[in-house]
Amino acid sequence: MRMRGEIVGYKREMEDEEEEDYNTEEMNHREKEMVGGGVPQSKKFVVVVGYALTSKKVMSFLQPKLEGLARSKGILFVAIDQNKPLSDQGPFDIVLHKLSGSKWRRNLEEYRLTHPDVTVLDPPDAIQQVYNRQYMLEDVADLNLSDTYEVGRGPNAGLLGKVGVPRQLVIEKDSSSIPDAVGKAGLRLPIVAKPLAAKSHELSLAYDKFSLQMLEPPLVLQEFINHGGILFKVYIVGETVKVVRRFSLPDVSKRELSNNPGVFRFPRVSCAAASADEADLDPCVGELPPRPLLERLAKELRRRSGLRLFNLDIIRELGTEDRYYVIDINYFPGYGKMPEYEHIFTDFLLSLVKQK
Ligand SMILES: O=P(O)(O)O[C@@H]1[C@@H](OP(=O)(O)O)[C@H](OP(=O)(O)O)[C@H](O)[C@H](OP(=O)(O)O)[C@H]1OP(=O)(O)O
Ligand SMILES: Nc1ncnc2c1ncn2[C@@H]1O[C@H](COP(=O)(O)OP(=O)(O)O)[C@@H](O)[C@H]1O
Ligand SMILES: [Mg+2]
Ligand SMILES: [Mg+2]
Repeated sequence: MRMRGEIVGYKREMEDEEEEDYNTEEMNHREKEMVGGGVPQSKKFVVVVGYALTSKKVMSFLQPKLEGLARSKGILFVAIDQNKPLSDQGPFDIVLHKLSGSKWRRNLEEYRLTHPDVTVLDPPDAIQQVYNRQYMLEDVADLNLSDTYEVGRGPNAGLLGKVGVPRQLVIEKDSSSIPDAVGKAGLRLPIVAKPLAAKSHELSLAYDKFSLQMLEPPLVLQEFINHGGILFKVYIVGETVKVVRRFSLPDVSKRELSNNPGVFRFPRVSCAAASADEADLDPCVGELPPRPLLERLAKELRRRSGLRLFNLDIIRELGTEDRYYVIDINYFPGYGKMPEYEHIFTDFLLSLVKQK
């Protein structure tokens, strides 16, 4: 948190808007709470959030409504120039980032080491784990959410359900080894093949193990789970959890499986998937996973992964009430599609500064 007037480079802009943006009861209350460890002070504050995002992300995330609400809460978003040392920019309270490239990563690492007081969302090492599909789901697999049991009493009580990951196999190279490897691992068909790098989104669905030889490693081969063609997108922003429904790949029947050997390629399934929140769905397919289950899962994953900004793609196995699979984890996903993200995100940013 910085006092107004200390912000090198932003001072004039803030002074111009002083009365309009900051003269509210709520702000005065918060200033007193935040400045000097609870000692009432009269000076204004502003939280400076530096962002290093692609232009696509800026368009979808940094929408005028978010920026407007942020300003009214004393949060200022400032673009970072990734080609200049981060230490020469700011000062920032928080750095939000989703950029690739080794030069940028070095810039960010150096900055983190020299600016321990700045909250970098999220730690680069934690992000790397979910950028590789070999390790992405490891924390979920390690969780002991594999048994159905009751949680708590009163309004929180509820059946949790089982959460796991589909059985999977990593193929580093040599596609000719695939049929053997699939046989040895006992992976059941159909099989989804995904690029090891999570930023690549082409997906293939194979109905027989020999066709998989046509694909180019490195790959993750995963058992395809029938789930009624609906997936649950669970967005996490710090401690807040929001879930929406999306259309997903349709089920594959035994008949289809035996009559259609081959591999079907999908250039980008998930991105094209429409919201299914308004669709008239069979309740066994459309019913949202129990809230206590999602809260618990999000909390555990936050703790294990060190990430605060991510989403999970979760499916429920067709014909079961409580068997869930996490199939994908995305760092800093498209929050623009999350209901009420403006309020949730700005409150989250303020909570980070308060914690300090
Ligand atoms: O662009 P959007 O809004 O569809 O967001 C993408 C995410 O969609 P979602 O929010 O889950 O619907 C998307 O999620 P999926 O992998 O499609 O489930 C990714 O997180 C994608 O990032 P990247 O290309 O993997 O770096 C995200 O792309 P970036 O916005 O980060 O480029
Ligand atoms: N194991 C699986 N079982 C059933 N459907 C799957 C499975 N894995 C992926 N899918 C389907 O493929 C889509 C894309 O896979 P996903 O792992 O989410 O990759 P991406 O990172 O490209 O979104 C999912 O949204 C879902 O519709
Ligand atoms: Mg996905
Ligand atoms: Mg993904």
